[in-house]
Amino acid sequence: MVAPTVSTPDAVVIGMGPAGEEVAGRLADAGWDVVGIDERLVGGECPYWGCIPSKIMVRAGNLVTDAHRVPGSAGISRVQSDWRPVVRHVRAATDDWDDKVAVDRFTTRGGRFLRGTARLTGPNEVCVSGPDDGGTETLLRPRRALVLAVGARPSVPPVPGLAGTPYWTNHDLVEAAELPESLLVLGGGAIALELGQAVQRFGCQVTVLEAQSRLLPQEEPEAADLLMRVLTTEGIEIHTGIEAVSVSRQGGRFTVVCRRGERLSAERLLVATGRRVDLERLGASALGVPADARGLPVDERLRVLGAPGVWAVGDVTGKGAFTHMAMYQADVAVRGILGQGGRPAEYHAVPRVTFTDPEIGAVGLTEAQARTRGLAVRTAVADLAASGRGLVHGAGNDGFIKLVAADRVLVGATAAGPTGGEILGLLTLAVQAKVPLAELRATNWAYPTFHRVVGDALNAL
Ligand SMILES: Cc1cc2nc3c(=O)[nH]c(=O)nc-3n(C[C@H](O)[C@H](O)[C@H](O)COP(=O)(O)OP(=O)(O)OC[C@H]3O[C@@H](n4cnc5c(N)ncnc54)[C@H](O)[C@@H]3O)c2cc1C
Ligand SMILES: NC(=O)c1ccc[n+]([C@@H]2O[C@H](COP(=O)([O-])OP(=O)(O)OC[C@H]3O[C@@H](n4cnc5c(N)ncnc54)[C@H](O)[C@@H]3O)[C@@H](O)[C@H]2O)c1
Repeated sequence: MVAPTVSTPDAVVIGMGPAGEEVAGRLADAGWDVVGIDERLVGGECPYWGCIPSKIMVRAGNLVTDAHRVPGSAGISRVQSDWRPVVRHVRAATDDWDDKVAVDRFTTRGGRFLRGTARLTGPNEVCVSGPDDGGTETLLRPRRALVLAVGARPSVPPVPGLAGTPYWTNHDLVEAAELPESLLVLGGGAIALELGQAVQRFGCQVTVLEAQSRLLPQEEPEAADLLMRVLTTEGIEIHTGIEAVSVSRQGGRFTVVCRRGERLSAERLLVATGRRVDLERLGASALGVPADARGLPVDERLRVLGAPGVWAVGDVTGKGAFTHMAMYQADVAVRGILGQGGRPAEYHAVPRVTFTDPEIGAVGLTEAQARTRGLAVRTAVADLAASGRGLVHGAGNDGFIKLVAADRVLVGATAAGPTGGEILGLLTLAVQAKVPLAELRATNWAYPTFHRVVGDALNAL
């Protein structure tokens, strides 16, 4: 065994996804000696297996569906969908899963990059073992900051038989050169519905199995009802309140047997049952954090509780697994590390968009969450299809605006529709800035836009 190389840079950043890359790059910009470590690709989940490739697939599926909508609205269309251009687009966007550009971007800013797996071996000591370094390890003892940004990984449920099968996660689907003829999806959350709808639109028969009583259980029930209606109309088979009790694979087909006796079968099985933070693998016990914690506990400046000089950012904090959350937290942490002050992290207006068609954009509290907090809640729902813009839009105009108000401000909102994620912008600002309802009601919303339906919902509050 070769003795480890020891290094004492200013800062060490473990995990170079959106959160870590932002922190490491900005500390390097400030002239710090920064070592960024990643065992896979600089950029993390989002550009290579998450947001970007999945949205390329969603956009392609939306194009196919819009082309099908031409008859009855704008003439004749003959659509022959083809997955190959989608695969090419994904490969171009991910550089064929090569991060050279991202690594160069970081080192050009003055950072040092180490490819390898990092583990905490003390409250301020990181041991890195490289993929092909013949057993050599590097020990890093940062002098000014240790930043943990290791993200999360797919959470695979302990269904008997599942572990022994070649099930897919988002990585396998995103990297697949061809689509299967059929796909079972375990889970009815964001990954399941975005990817499931996209591939169904390219001719893959999709079956969704959601354990909870409705799709997107974290969001408003109206969103679940809308997606249930739209997705089943498109031919997706959806089972909710279902419990898989065994998984097997024979003759090139997966079979899932469920508690009530259903047997569902398909060529491939995608596991999309959430993501989990792996603190054991990171060695978080060196910081006094129990390995079974749901995330690294942080204060409003992203400092890990009870661990001076250590920050955590992104999915690993368990505050919302979104790229915009990773970037937001990274900004707060960098300002804290560099002593620049500014506002601490706030979580009352967290936006999220599920990029199905219709898109489900949501911010802040759902009605149920607001009621659980004991707020005196008022809600209103306005229909998008019945609006002037809905009439103009025609096919594909399904959607609604739901507002959740308390104490004369909005505490939450949902914008579902063809541009739900875009309308969400104004609602996010309203919730974030606690804009008085009176001010929102006095606003003149352009006609005929989808966002004007926010005005209808305000009038109905
Ligand atoms: C299919 C899919 C679609 C998504 N779509 C969206 C979307 O549209 N919008 C959105 O906002 N979010 C989306 N997300 C979520 C988004 O990708 C994540 O929230 C975001 O990537 C989190 O960034 P992060 O830096 O915290 O972690 P990650 O991106 O997971 O990066 C963590 C990095 O740490 C590295 N690492 C982990 N452990 C170690 C270790 N011990 N040693 C060295 N390196 C390590 C990993 O290799 C990885 O590169 C999607 C996710 C998925 C899976
Ligand atoms: N557009 C976006 O921003 C976007 C898109 C995809 C993913 N993401 C992020 O990635 C995270 C992971 O996505 P996801 O869809 O895997 O997780 P999710 O938490 O959104 O949904 C997982 C679903 O699986 C269900 N489930 C859990 N165990 C099950 C089982 N054994 N059988 C059937 N269903 C089961 C849950 O009830 C839940 O509805 C998301 O929470 C989100 O933060 C974001």
